Amino acid sequence: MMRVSIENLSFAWPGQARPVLNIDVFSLEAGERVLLQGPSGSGKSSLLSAISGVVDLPKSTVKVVGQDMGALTPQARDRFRANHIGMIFQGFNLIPWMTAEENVCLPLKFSKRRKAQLNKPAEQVAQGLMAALGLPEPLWQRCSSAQLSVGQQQRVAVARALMGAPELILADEPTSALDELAKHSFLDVMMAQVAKTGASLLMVSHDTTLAPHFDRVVQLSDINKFPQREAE
Ligand SMILES: Nc1ncnc2c1ncn2[C@@H]1O[C@H](COP(=O)(O)OP(=O)(O)OP(=O)(O)O)[C@@H](O)[C@H]1O
Repeated sequence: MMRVSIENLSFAWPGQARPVLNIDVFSLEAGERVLLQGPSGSGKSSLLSAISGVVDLPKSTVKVVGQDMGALTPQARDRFRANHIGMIFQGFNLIPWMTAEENVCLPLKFSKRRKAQLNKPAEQVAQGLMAALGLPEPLWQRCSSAQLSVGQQQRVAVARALMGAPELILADEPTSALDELAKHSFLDVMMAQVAKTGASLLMVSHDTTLAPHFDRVVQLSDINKFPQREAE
């Protein structure tokens, strides 16, 4: 089954005269890792919002793990997202007063399904993920997340997205604050963990040097029709 399947997606943000997204078809297979590229403002983050169901798409078909997102009420969509999608946001969205470990365990509070996937106590799973992603042990419980460096916050955000093995990971520019060497080693450990859970990954980045880490690179302009005219 496709993890993401899009047909006839048309989406405009409120107040926009023309859709930012006009996509006939796009899909993501189970376990597939796709890098989504395109110029600033071309709609990459908007596409992640459309797939995750945080915006209404009345005339479009967006299926995630076979579920038509448009057929769900907004509340049911929130539950579905918590159960099946791990999100890594541009600014990470960690809860600043929680420890790294508490942040990583957070999805379990919103998803019984992800909690049920664990074969060990939640703290042990969280610690295993943080260790695998290279977050030093003294930082797991000691600090509030606001005291972590950007690179350390990135690792917490990835561990949180992977917790409880959701089928789909959506990541928005997670490597933008890392230097050349750090971003490749970070992606190596992130990909190893993604492969371990069998998740599919759709990651947005401007950085063309990241392509070798992925199964496929998609230029948004190749699948998205017309919106460039709006920006001209
Ligand atoms: N929450 C929002 N409300 C209204 N308009 C938005 C919102 N998010 C994005 N847009 C608009 O949609 C268009 C595409 O923005 P989007 O953030 O999807 O592009 P992007 O390709 O991810 O850009 P970047 O690479 O700079 O992050 C822009 O014109 C932007 O102003």
